[in-house]
Amino acid sequence: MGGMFERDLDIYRNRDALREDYQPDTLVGRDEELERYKTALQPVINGEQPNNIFLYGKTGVGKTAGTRFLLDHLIDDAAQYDDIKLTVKMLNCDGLSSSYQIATRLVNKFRDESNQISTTGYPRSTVYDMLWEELDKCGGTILIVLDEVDHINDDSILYQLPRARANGNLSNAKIGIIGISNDFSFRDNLSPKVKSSLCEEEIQFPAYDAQELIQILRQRADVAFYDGVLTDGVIELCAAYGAKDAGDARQSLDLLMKTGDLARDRDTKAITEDLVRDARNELERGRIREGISGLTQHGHLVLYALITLDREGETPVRSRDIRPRYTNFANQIGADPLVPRRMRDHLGELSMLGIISAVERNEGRRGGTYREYSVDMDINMILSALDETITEVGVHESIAGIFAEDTTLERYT
Ligand SMILES: Nc1ncnc2c1ncn2[C@@H]1O[C@H](COP(=O)(O)OP(=O)(O)OP(=O)(O)O)[C@@H](O)[C@H]1O
Repeated sequence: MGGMFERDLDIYRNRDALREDYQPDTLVGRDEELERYKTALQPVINGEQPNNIFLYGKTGVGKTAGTRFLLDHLIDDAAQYDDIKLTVKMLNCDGLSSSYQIATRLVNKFRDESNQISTTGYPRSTVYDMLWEELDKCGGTILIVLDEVDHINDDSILYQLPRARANGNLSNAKIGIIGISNDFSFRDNLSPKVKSSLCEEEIQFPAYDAQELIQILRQRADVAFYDGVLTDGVIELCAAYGAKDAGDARQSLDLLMKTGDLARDRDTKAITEDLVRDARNELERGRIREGISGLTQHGHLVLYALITLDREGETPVRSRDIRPRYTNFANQIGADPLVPRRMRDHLGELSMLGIISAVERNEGRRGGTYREYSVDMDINMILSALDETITEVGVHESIAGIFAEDTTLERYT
């Protein structure tokens, strides 16, 4: 005792249970979707040609967890039948952008360590031939899970794999593809021939509502925290924030973990709702800072312009009315202002990051649509993330009050 580090025994029984990679024994709040998913997988147990399944839904709604859960059961249950040989290979396509890369990774998944192929240098058709060979050698029923399938830029492999048998490339193996994506436009942009085979069965995972998030958080909290650490309302509050933000289980679990960490840092023995609010603030701050720091200089200028208009009560505002202020700011630091279209791209990016919001409006009866922008986040948080830009451009009078005590900053003129 008395060392620099001491084990803490107050808050967490098993903090890892709040982490993303923890696999709970059962999945809660996803009954309907899992029932459909199970039905789509049923042909495997019947020894039939498997369906190709396409899962889609926003991030953190249990697509991967649900897939792991069902496939674990499927593998166990298939083992009961002598006439079924089931092989499941999961591949995350993040970082793999071409069919070629996917195909080489798949070949290697079927080969042992000593026999791996190089991931570059072969003609594509050679790699495909190797793949058919491996698949046929393996034989039986093979399910290939392509997580984050939208990262693949060309759809050759998505066309070839489901049709390998029909095209005479396979004689033994029965292949089923499970594609997982959180990009809604991916499905719509697939060519019709790929769509019809890859998306034989489509299952959408909707965002979680607060009740479902409560179930998910309770399940993990029971494992993660010592009894009596969480006061009433803490789980409910985390779930309410989660449902309001994106209905994303991962984000809600992160919030609960951040809350637990704060309790630990502050040496308190109980976790209260106040602590949840503090934790949320810190996470938001981090998220905004990260989002903003990833933007280009013009992104910063556009955001700064919008903030000052918001402070003047001018929001929601159209991009053409943001433009003069943005142009001024750009001139102020000697940067060439972007053309309106490019400036609008930045507004689009900012709203995708959730820092600002955009609302579509109709222009009279004959007119087209346009967008109005406003600020969605706590202004002080954004300003603190923009401090470099503000230093360069100068402090605009609309925010001078906020910076009154900070004498290190130049006034914008
Ligand atoms: N119904 C659930 N019950 C218990 N835990 C869940 C449930 N849904 C999601 N989780 C947990 O939330 C986290 C994120 O879920 P998952 O990875 O399945 O999301 P996803 O939909 O695949 O998201 P992404 O598209 O970002 O990969 C994981 O830690 C997972 O265990």
